[in-house]
Amino acid sequence: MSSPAHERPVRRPARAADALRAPTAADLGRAAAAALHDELALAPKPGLVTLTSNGSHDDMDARTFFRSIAALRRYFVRIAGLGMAGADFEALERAGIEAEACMLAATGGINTHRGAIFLLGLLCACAGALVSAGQPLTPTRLRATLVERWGAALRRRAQRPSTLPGGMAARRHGLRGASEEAALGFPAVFDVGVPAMRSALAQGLSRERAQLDTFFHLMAALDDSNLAHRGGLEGLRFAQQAARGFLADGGAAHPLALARAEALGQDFEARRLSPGGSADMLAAVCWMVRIGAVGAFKVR
Ligand SMILES: CC(C)(COP(=O)(O)OP(=O)(O)OC[C@H]1O[C@@H](n2cnc3c(N)ncnc32)[C@H](O[C@H]2O[C@H](COP(=O)(O)OP(=O)(O)OP(=O)(O)O)[C@@H](O)[C@H]2O)[C@@H]1O)[C@@H](O)C(=O)NCCC(=O)NCCS
Ligand SMILES: Nc1ncnc2[nH]cnc12
Repeated sequence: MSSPAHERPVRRPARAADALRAPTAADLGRAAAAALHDELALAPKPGLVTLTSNGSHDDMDARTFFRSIAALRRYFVRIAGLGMAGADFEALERAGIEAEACMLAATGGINTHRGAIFLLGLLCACAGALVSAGQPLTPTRLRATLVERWGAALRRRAQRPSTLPGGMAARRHGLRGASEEAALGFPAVFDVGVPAMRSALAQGLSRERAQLDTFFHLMAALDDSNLAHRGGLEGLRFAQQAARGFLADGGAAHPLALARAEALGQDFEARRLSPGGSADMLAAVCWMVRIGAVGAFKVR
């Protein structure tokens, strides 16, 4: 297997023309798989799986995630193509359900990326629709496309009671689950994650520090149904408060940020907390950086 995308040097377009051409479905889909690697490789990440820690999980590790990402590569390319072709929500949903089956087959039944299949899949479809319309890829246009093209279907979908642990926990506690977030145009991604990434890059933070700061902003704001599922409302509020405290103390720019994030990881693991939804949102923001919709990581 070739080295994961995050270990490969940032590729510059071979020719100036490449930098100007519209992205293909393959470009968009490959960026989604690479963004999932970005998220996995970020460490420390309280409660979550990294290359060196299983976080609060005893049923999955980095290898599980590598297998899942490899199994999802073609799906992200396919769903970007469906967006280019003007597919309706039902076609996207069928592709997403097939992708979930591929993920589960690759992981031995472990749910690594169900939320990412949904979130990043929809965003790839939005990007495909924008490319097809000759529109530039910006966060505002991505969100507008999501709401205009598939918002009504997502709102109808959000009415259906969830059968997932997170979705049921969200409903139990009166929180928004993934479907409702989508119907609102993923406010955490666009109103919190994108501005946080832009601010971190403008401050000159490194790629990893900018990702870490963005992750904590997302965890502070998101009603992450994974946290509610594993720790109830108390666990969700604990995690959100911990994220706010980390940011109030200087966030990822602080010299001791990594040690602080590591210490928080101990607390999260003691409570078996895992902010999987926030991780997916981080991957979505990393994807927007990779497709040039949001700033650019400093080349190391
Ligand atoms: C549309 C679905 C995602 C179902 O929607 P629903 O609202 O029922 O789902 P939720 O349970 O609320 O969320 C599903 C996953 O989405 C991530 N997530 C969590 N909170 C949010 C949020 N507020 N906004 C957006 N996304 C959110 C999260 O996914 C990540 O965590 C999972 C891994 O963590 P883990 O703790 O291991 O999870 P579990 O195994 O469930 O718990 P344990 O047993 O281990 O304790 C992993 O999925 C990450 O991605 C939520 O888990 C979707 O299921 C669906 O219906 N898909 C069909 C296809 C489709 O419609 N596609 C549309 C076009 S692409
Ligand atoms: N790195 C990670 N660890 C645990 N759950 C996740 N869901 C998405 N990314 C994850």
